[in-house]
Amino acid sequence: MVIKYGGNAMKSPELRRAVAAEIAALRDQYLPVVVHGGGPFIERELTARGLSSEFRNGLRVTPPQLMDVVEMALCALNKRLSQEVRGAVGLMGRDSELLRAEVLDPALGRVGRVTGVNAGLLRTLLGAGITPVLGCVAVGPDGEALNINADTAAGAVAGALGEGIIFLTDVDGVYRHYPDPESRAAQLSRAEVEEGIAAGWIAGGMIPKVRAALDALDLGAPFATVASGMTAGVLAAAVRGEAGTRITP
Ligand SMILES: Nc1ncnc2c1ncn2[C@@H]1O[C@H](COP(=O)(O)OP(=O)(O)O)[C@@H](O)[C@H]1O
Ligand SMILES: CC(=O)N[C@@H](CCC(=O)OP(=O)(O)O)C(=O)O
Repeated sequence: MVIKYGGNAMKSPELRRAVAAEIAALRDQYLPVVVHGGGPFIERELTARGLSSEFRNGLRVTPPQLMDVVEMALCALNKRLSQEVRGAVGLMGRDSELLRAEVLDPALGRVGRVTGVNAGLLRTLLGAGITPVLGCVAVGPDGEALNINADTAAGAVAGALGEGIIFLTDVDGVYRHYPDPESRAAQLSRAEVEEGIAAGWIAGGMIPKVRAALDALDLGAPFATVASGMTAGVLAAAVRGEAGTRITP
């Protein structure tokens, strides 16, 4: 299964250690692949350099000089995460063309649209008992880096592997009345997701998550769930359908 680990749910080392232990515990039953983001870590690196960025439709506008900082921040985080998860190997999407992409829209700079996943290499690693931890920087046709939203990257990996996906974030799932956790939807159909986006109750960073979930389901992923990476035992519960919001076709 694919676990998308979002930057907002990895702010403290304690949280990361708890999630890392849960991922390692899954290895007895499942073959986990971790795809991670790291928005807050990118922000910190940009700020330290006196740089800033803007988002359009949830995507960071990434001119080439910002791309260098994004890649550096995500590479450093990738090493930290892969060392925290027992039996993991950290890789970026650029390694062995694990993630191939093309420029999505020149107006967004080095932001990519995924065109291919090296699923063979991921399966080889899984077959050898290794847990791949994958950072969301892809290789473009020119061999240079492209910045991929981590939800999109994770959805593409789940689709390519035909595996289920759990998006770990900083809320318990998709709320019908954000920010009221009591309003968490246990399940949402495609039609409900589209209605939520159109009506505005699914907004901001939740939009790429639900869209990536639907894309993964379209490509054959057996399930796609959004759940909290801040709650103990969440992965096992989400697999059983007892935590988070399951997106259904
Ligand atoms: N309907 C909703 N239910 C829950 N969260 C929502 C909803 N609409 C928007 N959000 C926002 O989406 C955020 C999660 O996305 P994001 O910040 O991109 O997280 P991550 O770093 O894990 O990818 C939540 O913290 C919340 O602010
Ligand atoms: C194109 C684009 O927006 N890329 C994201 C990649 C990181 C990410 O998605 O991190 P989270 O999962 O923590 O949000 C960015 O630059 O922030």
